[in-house]
Amino acid sequence: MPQVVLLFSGKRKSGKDFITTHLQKLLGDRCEVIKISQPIKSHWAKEKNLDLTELLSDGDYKEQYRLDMINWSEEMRAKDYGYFCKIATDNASERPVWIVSDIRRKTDIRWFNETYGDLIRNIRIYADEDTRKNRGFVFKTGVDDVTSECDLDDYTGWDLVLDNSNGKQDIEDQLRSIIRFVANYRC
Ligand SMILES: Nc1ncnc2c1ncn2[C@@H]1O[C@H](COP(=O)(O)OP(=O)(O)OP(=O)(O)O)[C@@H](O)[C@H]1O
Repeated sequence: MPQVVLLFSGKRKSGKDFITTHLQKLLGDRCEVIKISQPIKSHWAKEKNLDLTELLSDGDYKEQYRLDMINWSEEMRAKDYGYFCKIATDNASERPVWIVSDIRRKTDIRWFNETYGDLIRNIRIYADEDTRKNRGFVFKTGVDDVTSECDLDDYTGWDLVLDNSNGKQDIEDQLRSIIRFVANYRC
């Protein structure tokens, strides 16, 4: 059982990977990074006999299967909204701090709350649209206007919101405010 579970979410190119990678470097082997999308991709690869490494990278191969994968994962979620959260956490190592780097839906947050209760800290990474565009964001119909990208737009129950726009908080400040959540644990 972890001692604290940090849930990270944010729009595309807001800086989720950037911040969680820095945090992981800081915490070293005291933390485990969990991605809910990992079991989706590995299940899909196994069932369809596809190359998992190719599917996990950002290339054409992933694009080719994206829609099928979305449809299949939506079907699974309709039966059990925590299905992928459960597999991802079942596969995670016993470490004091868990960093879940790709929270996308209210039902993801609901499942983590129901399962880990007080251990949860819910962190939103924000970046303004100009910043996101500078970082490579290009609006894609079917990606940026669907539930997986927009479901948390109107969510307000954050424990911490980080402004990762250009010229706002620097990474050290951001890490300091996250570390406050783990500082109470002896890890
Ligand atoms: N504070 C920052 N300072 C400098 N560069 C940054 C900062 N935040 C993010 N970046 C850069 O912006 C790009 C996008 O960031 P990142 O990949 O972390 O976004 P993301 O939210 O994980 O995006 P996606 O949802 O598309 O995977 C990366 O090249 C990253 O290095």
